[in-house]
Amino acid sequence: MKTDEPVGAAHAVSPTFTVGEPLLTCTELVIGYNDKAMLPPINMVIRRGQFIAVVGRNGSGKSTWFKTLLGMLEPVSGTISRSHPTMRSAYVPQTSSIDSILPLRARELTAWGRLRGWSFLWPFARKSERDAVEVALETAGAKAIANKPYRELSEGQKQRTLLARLIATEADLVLLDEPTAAMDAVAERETMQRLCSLARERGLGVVVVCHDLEVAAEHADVLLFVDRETSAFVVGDARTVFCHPAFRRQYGDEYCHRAPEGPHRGPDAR
Ligand SMILES: Nc1ncnc2c1ncn2[C@@H]1O[C@H](COP(=O)(O)OP(=O)(O)OP(=O)(O)O)[C@@H](O)[C@H]1O
Repeated sequence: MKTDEPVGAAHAVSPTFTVGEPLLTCTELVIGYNDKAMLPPINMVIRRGQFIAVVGRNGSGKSTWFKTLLGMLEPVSGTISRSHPTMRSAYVPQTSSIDSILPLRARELTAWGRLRGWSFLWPFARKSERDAVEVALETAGAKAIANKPYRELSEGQKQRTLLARLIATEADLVLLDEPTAAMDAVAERETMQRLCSLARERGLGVVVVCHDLEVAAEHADVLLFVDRETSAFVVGDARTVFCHPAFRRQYGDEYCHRAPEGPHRGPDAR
């Protein structure tokens, strides 16, 4: 499988896109380490304009699936195909994966999202690049912290900076591993709302690991529940996932009883 680097170089998102167009297709994809399957074969398509929230207990395989999609880990078997060769993906890891001694300001780390080849030597040389970085900072709600050293930021502020860097990449498909884990409740909802907008208005495919089940159900179009114990990989609306026997076994019946009827289209759905 051809792989992209975790955070891709800048490229323009096509100004015209078709919501629902496939971006990435997993066919009989088996993930795991050392040739040992972690979950049953995965068959699913990630589409433009779709906001998918991935839920599941610790150690269930969520990050492993992400790493496999990104080409950082070879699949045990099966295939991952991109809709077109220029399709780019970008990744926000958990903040603990970023070196906290980096001597960079938040603005510079955001600019890294647009680096290509040797451009890291002069990341702010072109006005168009500077503008794109400012837009990314603004969109991520990170403008106020842009001049602060990354290592001095709170964990929630670091997550905003990483979100800005992700937006700066202008990728087609973005994968975020617990991007709101260190945020307060207001910042978490704002961030999920921003990710909704990226999916709807820019036609990105957005996949987010989220441990807050209510926030996930409130914002995502599709939920994906992963569970190693019962070998479950369940994709569907909140009701389908929350009422699945494997989910109920892990989280109890309460979420099923409160799950909204029918497919969910996020907080601003009409
Ligand atoms: N490099 C590795 N080699 C072998 N096993 C690994 C490796 N990295 C992780 N694992 C195991 O794979 C399993 C799934 O880990 P993964 O990080 O995908 O879970 P997760 O669902 O993302 O968990 P969390 O919610 O805690 O982030 C865990 O049991 C973990 O110990």
